[in-house]
Amino acid sequence: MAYWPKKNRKQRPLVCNPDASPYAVFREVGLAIGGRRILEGLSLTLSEHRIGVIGLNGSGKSSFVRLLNGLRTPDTGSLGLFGAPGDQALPELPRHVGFVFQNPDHQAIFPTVEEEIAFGLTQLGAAKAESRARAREFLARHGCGQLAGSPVAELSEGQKQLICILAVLVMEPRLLVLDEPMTSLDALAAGRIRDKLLSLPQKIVMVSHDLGHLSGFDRILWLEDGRLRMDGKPDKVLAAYSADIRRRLGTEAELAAL
Ligand SMILES: Nc1ncnc2c1ncn2[C@@H]1O[C@H](COP(=O)(O)OP(=O)(O)OP(=O)(O)O)[C@@H](O)[C@H]1O
Repeated sequence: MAYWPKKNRKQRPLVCNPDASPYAVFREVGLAIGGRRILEGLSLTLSEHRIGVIGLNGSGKSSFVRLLNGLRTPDTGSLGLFGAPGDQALPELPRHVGFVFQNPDHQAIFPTVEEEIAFGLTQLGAAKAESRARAREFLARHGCGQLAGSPVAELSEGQKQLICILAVLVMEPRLLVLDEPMTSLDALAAGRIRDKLLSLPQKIVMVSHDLGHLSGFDRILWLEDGRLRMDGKPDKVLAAYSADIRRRLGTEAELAAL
């Protein structure tokens, strides 16, 4: 759940342009965690409607997408977000960037679905009763009206993830960042979430190990060892990535046979 600190609403002039295109500009961005280089030399601009991020475990995908909502900040290079320098944009990012985690249990914090959705609206300044009413209306609009009074803890994994996505969407962010949102879902639940995502007007950046979930995306970024290995249209990048995995498996099988 994004948190929009109330004190930031009035105290400083706003610097972000929510309609900026590109919405993110990376110039030689690097990130170190605990003295270890995690991302290095990333130069790219992001403007497409739907961008997928792929790469092997530990390649830096989660760290990369966390730069977009300020959960991580670069330690080298420069990052511009929504037309402003990243450090200045930071306080406004919760308003413009919705972040959905892999595990809904790490995101949902309220007892009921309605409260989970209403929280975002109160963060945006709506009164409590109005937030609850708007939350119910929003849930109904997204085909989840029957879940309003349900305890979040009692939902299926697919329902929980859908509610987490709706809890972010109710705040009307310009950009939705999702870090492997379908990992624990069965094919039907994952398909429903994917269809929902493809129907949204929001810009989307999504990390996925399941390449099938990225069909219909406009652009794919392939990260390897913290660097951009390939960047382009899904047909080219996904084919090259799959071929690379087959090549690695082939090499491993040959070595094992020696
Ligand atoms: N908080 C942290 N402290 C130390 N190292 C970290 C931390 N977060 C990430 N790393 C390291 O950064 C590297 C990249 O991690 P990251 O989670 O960004 O990769 P990923 O591509 O998302 O991996 P996966 O596909 O397994 O989720 C990994 O080697 C990881 O161990």
